[in-house]
Amino acid sequence: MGEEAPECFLDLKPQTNQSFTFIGDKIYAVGGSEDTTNISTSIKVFDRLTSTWLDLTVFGTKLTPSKSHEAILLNNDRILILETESSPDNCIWFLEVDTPFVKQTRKLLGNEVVAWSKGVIGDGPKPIVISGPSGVGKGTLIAKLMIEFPSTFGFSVSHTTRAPREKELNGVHYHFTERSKMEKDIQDGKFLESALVHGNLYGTSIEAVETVSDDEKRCILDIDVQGASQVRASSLEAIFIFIRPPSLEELEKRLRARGTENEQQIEKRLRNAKAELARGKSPGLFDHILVNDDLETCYQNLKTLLALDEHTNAPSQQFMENFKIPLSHSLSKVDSKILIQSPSGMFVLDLSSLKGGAPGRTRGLRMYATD
Ligand SMILES: Nc1ncnc2c1ncn2[C@@H]1O[C@H](COP(=O)(O)OP(=O)(O)OP(=O)(O)O)[C@@H](O)[C@H]1O
Ligand SMILES: Nc1nc2c(ncn2[C@@H]2O[C@H](COP(=O)(O)O)[C@@H](O)[C@H]2O)c(=O)[nH]1
Repeated sequence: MGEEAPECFLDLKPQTNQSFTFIGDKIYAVGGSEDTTNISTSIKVFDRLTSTWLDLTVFGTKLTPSKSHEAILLNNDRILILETESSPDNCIWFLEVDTPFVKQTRKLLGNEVVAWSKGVIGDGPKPIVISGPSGVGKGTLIAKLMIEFPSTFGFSVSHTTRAPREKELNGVHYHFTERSKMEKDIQDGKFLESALVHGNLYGTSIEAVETVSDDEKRCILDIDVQGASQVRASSLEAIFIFIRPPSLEELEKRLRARGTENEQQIEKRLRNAKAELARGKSPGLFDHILVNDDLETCYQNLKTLLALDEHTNAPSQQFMENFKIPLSHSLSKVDSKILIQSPSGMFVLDLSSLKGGAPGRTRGLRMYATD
């Protein structure tokens, strides 16, 4: 339901599969291509007050190209883009134009900002954030989960500016990176969180988390408390677990026995551990605190609480396999529901429980067939 181009657009060559959405003084132009088989993924914003195209920064996972699309304005802060003939996990997109994330980023950059977010049917399992001081056993516990449940859990591979340890592989344990490159990527909004930890920069890219979710696995993040509190403040709904050592003496023993840091680094990590243990008790930050004394007991406790928290709300596999918005269809919007009428029947896309959003995914969508 994109709108026709305004008069000031008449000097522009009309484009195939381009939608125009009017919000206040701005016009959002999505797509448009000379190639009739694919819309381009371009997005432009026209300011009607100054009659100019605005300088635009686009965040988020970019829309996939498709044959055609429909644009529907929601609450004046985001545009729903429905792609026809696309696979079910690729047909629902949101262009955020005035959501809290966009407002905040616009203020930070000082120019016009929009952000893409891919729509996900159902809630999906919540990612798990695991924090705790260096040497407490986070990596050991996560490795056990990944070995026992390889198709359930996926690890969010962080970026870091620290040097690789002997057996660490780039892209597996970390993305080892240059500081200037990482700082630029943080500035460009590619990171969900980042922090200076024990003298090096660490961060979780949006892509690291979404790669795991796109694989339909439950994402595990191993990050420090500063990162955990940034994720808590973000749109990512996660479960936050803090791992404590039985004592500082035992923590020191484990760090020394691991043998991956020199004396100076060990002392720095132990000094930081005291502050981290205090921050681990911050009200509202962590949902669960586990003490890693005996490894097996702690692992069993971790598994128990993960099973308790797990829930999904995805439609049946069969529904998802068969669902596609055909080229021939009609759309209407009733409250928070989008009704899609097609030769094969009527479908309802229920947007009443949206969660998350740019720069990650928009979850909580419900989709069902109706008579
Ligand atoms: N419950 C436990 N009892 C004894 N040793 C343990 C226990 N849990 C982990 N360890 C050992 O402690 C050392 C540190 O564990 P690990 O590397 O998993 O810590 P970490 O929290 O991931 O540290 P970092 O934050 O620095 O990455 C390892 O040598 C590991 O084998
Ligand atoms: N805020 C973040 N902290 C991270 C991330 N990845 C790892 N970490 C934390 O850093 C320390 C040290 O790790 P090490 O591998 O050098 O021993 C540890 O507490 C990790 O949890 C991240 O992406 N963001």
